[in-house]
Amino acid sequence: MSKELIRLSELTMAFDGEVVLDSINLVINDKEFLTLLGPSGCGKTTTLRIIGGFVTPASGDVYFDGVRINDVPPYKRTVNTVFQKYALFPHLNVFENVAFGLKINRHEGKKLSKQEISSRVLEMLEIVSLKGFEYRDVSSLSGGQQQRVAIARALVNKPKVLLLDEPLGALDMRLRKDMQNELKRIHEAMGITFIYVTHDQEEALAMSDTVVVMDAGKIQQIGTPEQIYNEPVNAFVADFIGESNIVDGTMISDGIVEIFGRKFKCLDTGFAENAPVDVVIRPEDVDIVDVKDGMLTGTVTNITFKGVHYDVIVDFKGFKWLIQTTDLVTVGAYIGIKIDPDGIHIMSKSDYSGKFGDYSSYSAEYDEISDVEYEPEEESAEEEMYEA
Ligand SMILES: Nc1ncnc2c1ncn2[C@@H]1O[C@H](COP(=O)(O)OP(=O)(O)OP(=O)(O)O)[C@@H](O)[C@H]1O
Repeated sequence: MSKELIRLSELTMAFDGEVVLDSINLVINDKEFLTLLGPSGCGKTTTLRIIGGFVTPASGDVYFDGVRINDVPPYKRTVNTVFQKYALFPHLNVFENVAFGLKINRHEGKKLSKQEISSRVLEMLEIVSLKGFEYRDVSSLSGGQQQRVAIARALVNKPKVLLLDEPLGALDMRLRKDMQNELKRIHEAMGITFIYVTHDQEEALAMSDTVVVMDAGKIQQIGTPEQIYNEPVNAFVADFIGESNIVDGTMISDGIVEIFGRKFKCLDTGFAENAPVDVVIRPEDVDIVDVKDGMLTGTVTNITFKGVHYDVIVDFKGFKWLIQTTDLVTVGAYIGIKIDPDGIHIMSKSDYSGKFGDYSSYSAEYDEISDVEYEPEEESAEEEMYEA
């Protein structure tokens, strides 16, 4: 069973009267790779800095191995940090930069022999795949190599936890991907806890055991990458993790939701009858079909080739559906769309208005015309409801 290492309890932080962390409760297990993920300004770095001891929370507690450490200074915590800017010493070579991590190590409180320093530095350089680079000038290294030196320096005194604040932010896309794999490997090789901060959802999903999605100083969801992607708890998480179509809905009964004036089968939800809900539909769960077979119909307004699929925008009475498909369609085509019940996710109504602005206005616009075009024509409730 996983063992608890760090516990954040009711953490709150404010700067200049502005609340930036609001009742953060989080348990981080020993050896876990946990990522704090969220948009800029949501409080990820502040949370990390509180764990590192660089920021004191306004209220709440930080526990390490069951001991409250609010008042323990950073250098006495068995935690090291890697930042986006590597801050290597340009006048020192790779070996000396990494060895510097040992010199500033005050946890162990003992002086190491030259031989011990050498063997620890070489061990770390091997772990970050920089064996043979000992005597290179750091300025002669690529961005990815420099970041690996910074990681080796942070790991050389064997902290229990490594804090990583957007460490790959300065690297280009290709290098980022390589370094993501490297970091996963280094995490496994070291067998310690990594707490990683990023606003890049792909990066978070690719590397982490646990993802903590934050927004506006609050934790929105904690889960495995699969849980966060497949079972987002609200419209914000669904939209932030991957792309989503988010529409206003009303529960008709368990397993049936009304959107745009039509009834759709959805997964059983347990929401009360008539409850207003957010209905979240992933673009890959929307199929393009013939107009006669469509649950809804609309006009293709935009197509973007994405390599493995096309992003197709379909305008439905002002609501822009995002559809990911390999079907060939053309701009201006009038098409039908179909959604499987298991692609229709029901979530508690939030005031989140989506990446693209206020989506609630789309259904309001639709309501005005719904009586004319979409009122079911004397169908029984059963017929009126679309089957997958
Ligand atoms: N020292 C500070 N003084 C004043 N405001 C601060 C300070 N540090 C952070 N903030 C504010 O707190 C909020 C949260 O900042 P934080 O750096 O934790 O967010 P973040 O999620 O890490 O964002 P980013 O990805 O942009 O770094 C922001 O509004 C930021 O401006």
